Amino acid sequence: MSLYHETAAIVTSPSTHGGSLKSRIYGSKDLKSPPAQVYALAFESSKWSAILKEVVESSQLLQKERKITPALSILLVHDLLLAKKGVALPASHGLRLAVEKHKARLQSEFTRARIRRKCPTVEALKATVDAQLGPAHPRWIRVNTLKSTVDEQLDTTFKGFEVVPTAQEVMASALTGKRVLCLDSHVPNLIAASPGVDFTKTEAYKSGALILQDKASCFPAYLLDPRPEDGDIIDACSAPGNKTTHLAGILHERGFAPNQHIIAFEKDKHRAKTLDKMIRTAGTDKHTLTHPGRDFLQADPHAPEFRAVGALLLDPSCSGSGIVGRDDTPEFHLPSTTTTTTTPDNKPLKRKRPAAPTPVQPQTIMIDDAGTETHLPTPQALQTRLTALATFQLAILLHAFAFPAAKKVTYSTCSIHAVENEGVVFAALRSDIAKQRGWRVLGREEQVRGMREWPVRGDLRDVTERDDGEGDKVVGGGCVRAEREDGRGVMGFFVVCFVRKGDDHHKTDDDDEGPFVRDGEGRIVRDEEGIPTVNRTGKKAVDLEGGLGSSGVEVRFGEEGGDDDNGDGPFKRDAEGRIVRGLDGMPRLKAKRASADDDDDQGDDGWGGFDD
Ligand SMILES: C[S@@+](CC[C@H](N)C(=O)[O-])C[C@H]1O[C@@H](n2cnc3c(N)ncnc32)[C@H](O)[C@@H]1O
Repeated sequence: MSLYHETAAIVTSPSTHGGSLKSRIYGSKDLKSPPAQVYALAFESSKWSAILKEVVESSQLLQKERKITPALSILLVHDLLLAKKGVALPASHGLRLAVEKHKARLQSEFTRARIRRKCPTVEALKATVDAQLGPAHPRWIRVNTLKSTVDEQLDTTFKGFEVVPTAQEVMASALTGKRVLCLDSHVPNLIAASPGVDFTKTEAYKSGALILQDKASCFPAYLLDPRPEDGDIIDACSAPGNKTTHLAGILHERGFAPNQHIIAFEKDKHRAKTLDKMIRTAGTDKHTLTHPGRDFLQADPHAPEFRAVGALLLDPSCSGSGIVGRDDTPEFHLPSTTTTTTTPDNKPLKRKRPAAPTPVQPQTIMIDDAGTETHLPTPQALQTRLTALATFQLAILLHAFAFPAAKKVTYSTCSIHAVENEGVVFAALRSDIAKQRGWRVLGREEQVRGMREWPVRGDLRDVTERDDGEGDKVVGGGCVRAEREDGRGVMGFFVVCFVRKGDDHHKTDDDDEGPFVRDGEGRIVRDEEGIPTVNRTGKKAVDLEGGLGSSGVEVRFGEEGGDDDNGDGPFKRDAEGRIVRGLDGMPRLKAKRASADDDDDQGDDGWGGFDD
């Protein structure tokens, strides 16, 4: 069967058979033609089919060529008039001959259709057709600070791009074909570039200096606001690694603390290989401890390896309902088969062909992490699936709440459904562990600047179990949403940050910089021995020369005002409740064999408190 017959069968198959256009093509075992070619022909022809339907009908192609079906007519006329190489069949093939015979007539009907739409050129008509697909999303590109800088990329990869002030102007460039970009005003090191440009061929992309990542997908790592003093950071559901590498990029700019790591879990071994490749390409492998094939829910929060985990990023599997560009194939319009023609004596004759198959209808599709789509035929089926996902997502969140030294946790999904988002947040806040450990939602006013200024917040309309009090408003304001159709050019997304009581480094703008003196770029300033200086007192954090108790030295552990000294921290204490420290001033961990004067034990597990 030819490419055209196979594609015609796909575009006219009933909508109940197997999900979106892409999944039906890539999931088909019977295709002889390359799936990518079938998809491109089906997608492009669908896009043009409203116009081509007019062309076919007014040229009476179907009446003149009986072996061409309505679906074949759209596909063949598309390639004849719009494909660079014309009809992809041998010159002597019957179908090709049948359509090429009518080229002049088809071409003139196409020109009429263009003029009816007031388009002076085919290019202008193309732009109109593309615009009907909905607003084009910008190409969101994150500059990986481990490998490059925004300035360097503007001078190289983006040389020749015009810098415009807003993402809306970047989206509008889809119609003009201009190459423009804008520097995002919410997420640092993020660029929005013209939609049509393919960056995957650039050296910067191949070397890991540029990472293609939707703006909303950059929110979790930025909102978590990882800092050297946070200790280790867990990324619980990491593949393919966009957020893992983003965490590393932020920490690289701030200066990783000695022995500070990102601990990346990924349950799926196959996807863990993709993660591995991504962190190596991005140059973050030396800062990342990966756990390929390891289930985060099976990790013991009290295990020594997680003792220093101060922050967790949770981006678990979800319905994928916010993802852009997977199930938005335009409708395939078929030309009418009923027409008025004439008998030999010039009397009008009505001819009828069998009714055309029903065009493919949009349907509810759920996309898993691997991109596999499941067709959910009824609202009940959708509800059942969402409830199962929300149960799993809540389990991940409550598990994260149990890590002893954890002070902040972000939870995110690329779902638009409240049951997976605000619903999980309220259920988590009602949990025993949240109440016992004092977990709360980080309010909007406490968030990093870009997230505080992002206007789209939580949507509580579909959350049933809440009391509508002031507290709920704070939670709603703390939740961050992104809407895929609101003109901001982002995917549908949700993120929230939980913090524990006593975690006060988020509280004021002064504290935004953390407890240590930083330079203009936010990096901790250290002396030649690598020792930072405490912001408020101006004293060195630890004086290795002078030893414990020398004047002018302040020994600090954990976050300023944190609750490590309040009874439930991970450190060993003496009979009077004071933290036991070694000669170097570092506190001793509870689970360790060592005593305060057993200096050697500092290196046993590579962590002796927050030494940065
Ligand atoms: C939405 S994707 C994560 C995307 C990733 N954070 C990124 O930005 O590139 C969810 C991932 O979590 C993994 N996953 C699901 N359940 C998990 C679990 N219990 N432990 C570890 N990984 C899990 C899935 O295999 C999938 O790769």
